[in-house]
Amino acid sequence: MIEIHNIHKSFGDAPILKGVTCTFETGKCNLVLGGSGTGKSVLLKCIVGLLKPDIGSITFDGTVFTNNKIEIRQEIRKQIGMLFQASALFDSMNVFENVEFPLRMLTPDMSRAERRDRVEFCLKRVGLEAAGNKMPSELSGGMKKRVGIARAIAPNCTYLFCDEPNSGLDPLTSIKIDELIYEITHEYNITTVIITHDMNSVVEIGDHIVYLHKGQKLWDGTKDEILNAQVPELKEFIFSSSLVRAAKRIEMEGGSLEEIRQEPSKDI
Ligand SMILES: Nc1ncnc2c1ncn2[C@@H]1O[C@H](COP(=O)(O)OP(=O)(O)OP(=O)(O)O)[C@@H](O)[C@H]1O
Repeated sequence: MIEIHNIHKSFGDAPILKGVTCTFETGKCNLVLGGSGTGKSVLLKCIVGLLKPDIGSITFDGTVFTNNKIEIRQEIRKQIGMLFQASALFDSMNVFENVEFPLRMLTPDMSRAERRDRVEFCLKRVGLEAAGNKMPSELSGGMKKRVGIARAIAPNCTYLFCDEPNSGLDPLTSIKIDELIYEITHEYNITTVIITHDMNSVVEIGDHIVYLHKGQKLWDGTKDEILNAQVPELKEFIFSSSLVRAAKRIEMEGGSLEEIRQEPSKDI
């Protein structure tokens, strides 16, 4: 579990995070939801140590991260896997080498054969066992995300942070990537934190959702609770999403999204 307590962060005289307190649960997909500019990425950077909060504390499974000794912070960092928004693969390395990279950095004692086994295992887990020799330029957006996920979990991460994993993907590929992150989280009991403003992800994989608005946490709960949340800003956010607008329109016309999903596709 990751515990965030009273985090404040300002840039100059602009306050961005204004006392955020929340927890991210073990073995669950924890979503940080909110509109543009609400401080989601700043919060994520504070948690992984890329930014230093002005006030507040962050604890990983009982060990304080903020302002702790460098060795303790480094130990926690080694347990963190990151999936970046644009995948951030190394263009000069093939898929195998990209996934192997964190193992070379973090586990220098691992033999070459052990590294190869681990990379092959991770590539298989994300469905890319045949892509090891490909270069990033030869991959689709969805495949790049899969490589990013394999690279993040290669060192057996305890915590996985995903910054807008669906950005730049079509809706079907987005669902597949969400499902993969969800399965991996539950399979390996990882504490996963996903930054998103995608309501599709909320309804598909939102085990625990933290809603941020203007640098403050206004609500948290599960995907089953969110539609009944009595927070005006969150309601406005939910009902402005294209998914919910489409469902409302279909309902007004006497149908349901689930019925449409079940219909066999028609030849055109
Ligand atoms: N290093 C920085 N220096 C100054 N201002 C910053 C810095 N990083 C972020 N900000 C500001 O903090 C605010 C919140 O940014 P953040 O990137 O966290 O938003 P977000 O909620 O992730 O939005 P989006 O969904 O659009 O990515 C923005 O106004 C941004 O300009």
